[in-house]
Amino acid sequence: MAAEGTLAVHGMWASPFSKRVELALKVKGIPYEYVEEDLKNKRPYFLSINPVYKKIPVLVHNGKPIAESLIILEYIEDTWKNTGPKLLPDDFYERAQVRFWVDFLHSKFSENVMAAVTKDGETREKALNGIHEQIKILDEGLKRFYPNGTSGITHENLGLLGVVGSSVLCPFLSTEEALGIQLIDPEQAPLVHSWVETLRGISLVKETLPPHDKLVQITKYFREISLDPPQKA
Ligand SMILES: N[C@@H](CCC(=O)N[C@@H](CS)C(=O)NCC(=O)O)C(=O)O
Repeated sequence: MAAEGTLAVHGMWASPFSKRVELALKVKGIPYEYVEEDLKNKRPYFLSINPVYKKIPVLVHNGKPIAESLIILEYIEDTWKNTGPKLLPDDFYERAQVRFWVDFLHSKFSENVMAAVTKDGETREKALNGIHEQIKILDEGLKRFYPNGTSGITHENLGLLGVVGSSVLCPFLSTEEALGIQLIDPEQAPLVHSWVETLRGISLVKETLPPHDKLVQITKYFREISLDPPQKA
């Protein structure tokens, strides 16, 4: 490790936000300790390392906490610049492009995915339409990064885009199975579809993602406890 000391990821097993931090550390080959936090019963130490948002993930490096997944990823790249594969390109314009699409992946999907996990058909339909729209936009956006397709992607050239893309899109398979819906249509978004297939095949991604069956189970559970659709008068 270039920057010596202790390193701990405080996360939650199903969270795409903590999974992307773990994946970035694994890609770079940086050893870390993983600490599962109980978000229903937050302990004083956890509240002391993220007193503002009180959310996972938090990375604690040599006793110093860093919160917010995208800020943590940048910290990892800055701190271990010369360790393992680079997560960002050298060219400043290319970096800005990667950051733009990382932010898109980070900010555009979680609300709609959460809204899709409901018994209310109308809410689910609206959320699904939103997801399909964003996937189509992403399909266009990815063309500049993968002009020759996605088959050459490995953990070595995964980059920040692949790390965040894996954390957001790979668990869609579990959501699709749990809810009996299709989030990524291979005809409407062929590049996103092949990107996700390729990402899923990378060993480090596979070993980092939440277990599929457990995710299917918890998604079904969330759907069951979601509010019943409003009764028509
Ligand atoms: N913007 C944050 C989002 C993190 C987040 O939403 N974490 C959730 C778990 S998936 C959390 O800690 N929730 C606990 C709470 O809101 O009390 C990031 O990117 O790190």
